[in-house]
Amino acid sequence: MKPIRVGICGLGTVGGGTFNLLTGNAEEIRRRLGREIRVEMIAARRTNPACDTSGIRTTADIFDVARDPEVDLVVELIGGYDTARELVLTAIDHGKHVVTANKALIAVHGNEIFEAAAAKGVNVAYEAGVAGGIPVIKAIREGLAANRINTVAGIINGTGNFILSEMREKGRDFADVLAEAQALGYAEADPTFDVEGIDAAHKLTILASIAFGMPLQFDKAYTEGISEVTPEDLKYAQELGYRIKHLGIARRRTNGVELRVHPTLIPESRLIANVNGVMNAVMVAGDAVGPTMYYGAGAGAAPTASAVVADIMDLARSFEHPACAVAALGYAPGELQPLPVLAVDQVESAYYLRLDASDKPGVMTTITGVLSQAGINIEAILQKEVRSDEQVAHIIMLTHSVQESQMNSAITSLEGLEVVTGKVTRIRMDHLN
Ligand SMILES: NC(=O)C1=CN([C@@H]2O[C@H](COP(=O)(O)OP(=O)(O)OC[C@H]3O[C@@H](n4cnc5c(N)ncnc54)[C@H](O)[C@@H]3O)[C@@H](O)[C@H]2O)C=CC1
Ligand SMILES: N[C@@H](CC=O)C(=O)O
Ligand code: NA
Repeated sequence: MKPIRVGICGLGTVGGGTFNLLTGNAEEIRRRLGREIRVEMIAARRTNPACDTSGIRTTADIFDVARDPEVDLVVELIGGYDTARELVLTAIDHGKHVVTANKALIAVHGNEIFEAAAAKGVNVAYEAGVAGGIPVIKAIREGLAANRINTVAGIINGTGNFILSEMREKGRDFADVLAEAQALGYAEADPTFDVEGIDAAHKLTILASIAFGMPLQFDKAYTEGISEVTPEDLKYAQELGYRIKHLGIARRRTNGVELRVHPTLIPESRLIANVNGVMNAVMVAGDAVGPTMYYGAGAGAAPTASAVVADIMDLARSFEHPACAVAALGYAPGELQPLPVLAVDQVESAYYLRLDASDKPGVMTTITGVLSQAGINIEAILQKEVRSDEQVAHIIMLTHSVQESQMNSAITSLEGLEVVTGKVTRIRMDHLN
């Protein structure tokens, strides 16, 4: 059989990892696939010192790869929205299959890209885009295909999880850990995508679409980052038997779908609470299978390359039998349903609240009275003296589940109290049932 001829665009962390894996494990890959995968061409702005590309055609122009008649499959690893979109659409237009690790591209332009690919009879694969090396796209689209999926939730940003883990375990500074994540090649080109939850929202958008069979709706996802999570919150949560993780949660409800990314308190007994460092974990619950869990490295050159190369192999198999390829979002053409995404104030959850209050008699009664008047039950209270000279205490409360709109008005009332100083910190809780 003729080799599959691959063109790689972008030779950074993931591009370099992909090239090295394709060459380093070439024999293992050939034995599994029954044919060779050959790197036909590389487009890069600069050489990658970790890669020996001698003897391979190179160009500085990524569009050369998309148009080259000797390339069967284009691997897009440049990142970003606009140029990547143009590159992928050009490749499709030239009849090439595409593999990408670019979740931003898929979450925002995926509907258009998949339509163009279907019209041209080619496939676009993106396993590396969600939870790096964990084959979670394959698990949901294929392994769980018999299920009606109700929940997908997990840690889907390695950089953010690395930061929160290092802050909690070693007391390290946020900025210092982020700089290390960047040096290790985990972070996005713009790291605010990691710390503000945009990257996780891209991934959650994709997960929700393949889990529930709905078009990609990134603009409807609720996104909150980890930059406001303090060392105190990590410590108090732990004292109360919880961990704070940056979670993406997509849940089917009777009136629509929840699609939200935010810091979340999880009981420390849950598996996800114990996923640390750059590792990711995704829980998927289906009606037949029940809860399932997928764990592995969410970022980094080799783990991400593992998913890119598996996608190349999958698409290579479909060259012979195009009709057997799994649909891009896992549902047959015309079968996606436009499920409404619920506004975050319609979502119900329990809360962790932290506020600064005067350390005087009767203050606790005033504060709990406000919550009780708003119909919010308290599950646990912790009081920590922080500034004895000024008689200010941190009051930490865990509440029962309430609708977010109800909690918003209670927080406004709390912030209006004379005994409360500054803003109330609120972190949602989830038991991941
Ligand atoms: N780093 C990671 O752990 C993971 C990254 N990804 C995704 O993989 C993609 C690539 O990410 P990284 O490899 O980390 O980024 P990177 O910044 O290390 O590599 C991107 C490379 O593409 C090159 N490039 C960009 N635009 C170009 C153009 N117009 N022409 C030629 N070369 C161009 C850059 O010079 C750079 O070498 C992104 O979409 C990212 O979100 C996905 C999963 C994990
Ligand atoms: N920046 C991302 C890379 C993988 O998707 C992350 O940290 O998870
Ligand atoms: Na993956």
